[in-house]
Amino acid sequence: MITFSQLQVGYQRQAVAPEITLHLNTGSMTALTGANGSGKSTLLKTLAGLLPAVSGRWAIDSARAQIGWMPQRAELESHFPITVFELVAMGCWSRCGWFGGINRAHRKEIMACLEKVNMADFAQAQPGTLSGGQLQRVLFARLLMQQCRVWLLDEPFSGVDQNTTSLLLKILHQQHQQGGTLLVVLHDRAMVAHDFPQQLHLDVEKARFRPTLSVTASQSEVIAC
Ligand SMILES: Nc1ncnc2c1ncn2[C@@H]1O[C@H](COP(=O)(O)OP(=O)(O)OP(=O)(O)O)[C@@H](O)[C@H]1O
Repeated sequence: MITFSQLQVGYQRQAVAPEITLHLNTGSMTALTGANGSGKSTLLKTLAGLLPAVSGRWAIDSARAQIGWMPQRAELESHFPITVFELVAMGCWSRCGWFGGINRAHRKEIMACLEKVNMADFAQAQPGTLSGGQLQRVLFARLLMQQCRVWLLDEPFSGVDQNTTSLLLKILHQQHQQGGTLLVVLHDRAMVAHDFPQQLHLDVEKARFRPTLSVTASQSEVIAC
């Protein structure tokens, strides 16, 4: 479960999003929506442990190593001199240490994750030579390798074509079916309504109201606010 208690997120003690008090159940799949600048990325970075809260509290009932965070594409550095295989191998550092601890079973697992996103043929390529959609598939392979229970994903489908979006969405649904907790920043309303059982909406215009968590798709009932 992810719990927010009067949480305000921001920078240098200045809040950039409305106060949040609610909880997301373990195994829930939530779209995090809101206008540009409403604080979605800041909220994910806070949950990922990269920023301190401005005020209030949050808690995730998973160990730090069980939380997988994928930043927006613009924040990624893809020009490190490593291969795609090594990038995906980074996903298992908490289980096997850095590269020295990777055994044959881990190598098989890394290749299986790359196959799952149709990127096995690119194992020896440099991430900097991949297209945006190919790099996104590789980052999903790394996420699978991490075996995290909580996924915090920041606009994972931005700039990604329909085929890759379908493939990556399938992986999200599988993770959800296996009991994972997902919080995913999205701007695509149709996808939110069709693929995400619930939506957490940050509304900067209504900062004095609490952000709402609502059921999407067939129901419109507000279940917590
Ligand atoms: N490092 C930073 N220092 C200070 N302010 C920042 C920093 N990064 C972002 N901000 C500000 O925080 C606010 C929220 O930014 P954030 O990136 O969380 O919004 P967002 O909802 O993810 O937007 P988008 O949909 O455009 O990605 C914005 O006003 C932004 O200018």
